[in-house]
Amino acid sequence: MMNKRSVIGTPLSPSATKVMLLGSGELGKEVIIALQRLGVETIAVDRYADAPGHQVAHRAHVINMADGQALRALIERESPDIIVPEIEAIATDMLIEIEQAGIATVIPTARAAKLTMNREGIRCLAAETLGLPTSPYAFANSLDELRAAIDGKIGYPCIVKPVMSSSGKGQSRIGNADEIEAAWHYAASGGRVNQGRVIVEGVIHFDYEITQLTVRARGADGGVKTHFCEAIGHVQVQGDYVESWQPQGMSPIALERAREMAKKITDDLGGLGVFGVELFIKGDEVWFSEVSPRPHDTGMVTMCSQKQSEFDLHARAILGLPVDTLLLAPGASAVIYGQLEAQGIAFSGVIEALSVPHSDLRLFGKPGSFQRRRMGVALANGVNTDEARSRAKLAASRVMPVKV
Ligand SMILES: Nc1ncnc2c1ncn2[C@@H]1O[C@H](COP(=O)(O)OP(=O)(O)OP(=O)(O)O)[C@@H](O)[C@H]1O
Ligand SMILES: NCC(=O)N[C@@H]1O[C@H](COP(=O)([O-])[O-])[C@@H](O)[C@H]1O
Ligand SMILES: [Mg+2]
Repeated sequence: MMNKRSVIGTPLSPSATKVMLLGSGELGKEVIIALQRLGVETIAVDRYADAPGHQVAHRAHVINMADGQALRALIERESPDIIVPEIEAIATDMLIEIEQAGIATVIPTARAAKLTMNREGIRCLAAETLGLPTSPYAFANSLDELRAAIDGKIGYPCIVKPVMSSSGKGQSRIGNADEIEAAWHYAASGGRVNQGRVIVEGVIHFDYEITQLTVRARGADGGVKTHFCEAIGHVQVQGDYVESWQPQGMSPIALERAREMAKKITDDLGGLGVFGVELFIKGDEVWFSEVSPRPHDTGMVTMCSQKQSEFDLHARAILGLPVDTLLLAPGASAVIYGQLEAQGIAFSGVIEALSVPHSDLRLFGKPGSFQRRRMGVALANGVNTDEARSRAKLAASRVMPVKV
């Protein structure tokens, strides 16, 4: 019998190479498309029907991915070769069992999925075990503990976040003691899984922030090698990215430190695939913020700026194939929000948006829209990132969500 991991089979046949995505939003959708192009059989899983990735995969399933038993039953039924966590809120203890039992390979590893699902796991690893510089931080289980942590250690301004959340959900920046109670309640309601536990971080007054996309992939000799993409700069509003661009200019020392930190944390997490290492930069100083063991939302810009997008890179790396992080041209992305609350909305202004020179569009096809739900992204190239950014923003501003 052939070693199944060294070949790619035919989808929907006994030889198929099967990959299951746990989470099938806009990022998973693009990973699935990249895998499909390589002849991989794809299985998309999410918490609701008709998620973006469901619409392009060979099969789609709706389950509560935080329910370990339901997750295991589906994995046993589908028997994927590779499992790709695409969101944080998954029963990661079950992924550890699946990995230990040799049922499937978890990307990058089940331990990485578990550590990064919870801000406490990854922050303690980065700051305490690996000694990476981070913002000052403390954890709290109650409003009183939160007050004590801020008064005794962190000070103002500070940022309160649920330990389990992403895209800024449940996150508030506070400037004085009167705002603590509202931040506590907002965190408790905004987490993807309500843990009743928060992290409070001192604010880093950075010049700019970046995502250092880092790829662990096999080289020709079979060994794992680390590859870096050009730095991605981005702007966040209420903890959610609204604009990103590549490359972000950095001082040589800051770039070297950023990559050293990215290497240290991704070496520890291990496995194969793309990681989005989030870093804050001030002059030559660099702080580690967090890391996604998967493609990053700010990395959507690579769909227009790189030869292989972060999704192509993830697909190749997890299959054990070689990768190329070459930048082709300066690029930018700008987010299109739902802006209205309705099911099955339409988008007007697409002709006008795509009339912007060197622009492109991704509409994710999410079945339901709400004010701050990310529904699409405009992409654009330019002679430099300033030009790319203004084109991407112009294209995004021309797309208007409408009720039909
Ligand atoms: N300690 C901090 N100092 C300064 N800015 C911060 C700090 N923590 C968070 N921010 C700002 O808020 C943004 C979102 O924070 P963070 O990445 O922790 O949230 P998240 O919910 O995990 O978002 P995502 O899932 O999109 O990465 C950061 O990119 C940064 O702009
Ligand atoms: N910062 C993480 C991130 O951007 N994740 C992306 O957003 C989707 C959830 O969107 P939704 O909340 O609109 O369903 C996730 O499935 C993933 O693709
Ligand atoms: Mg982040």
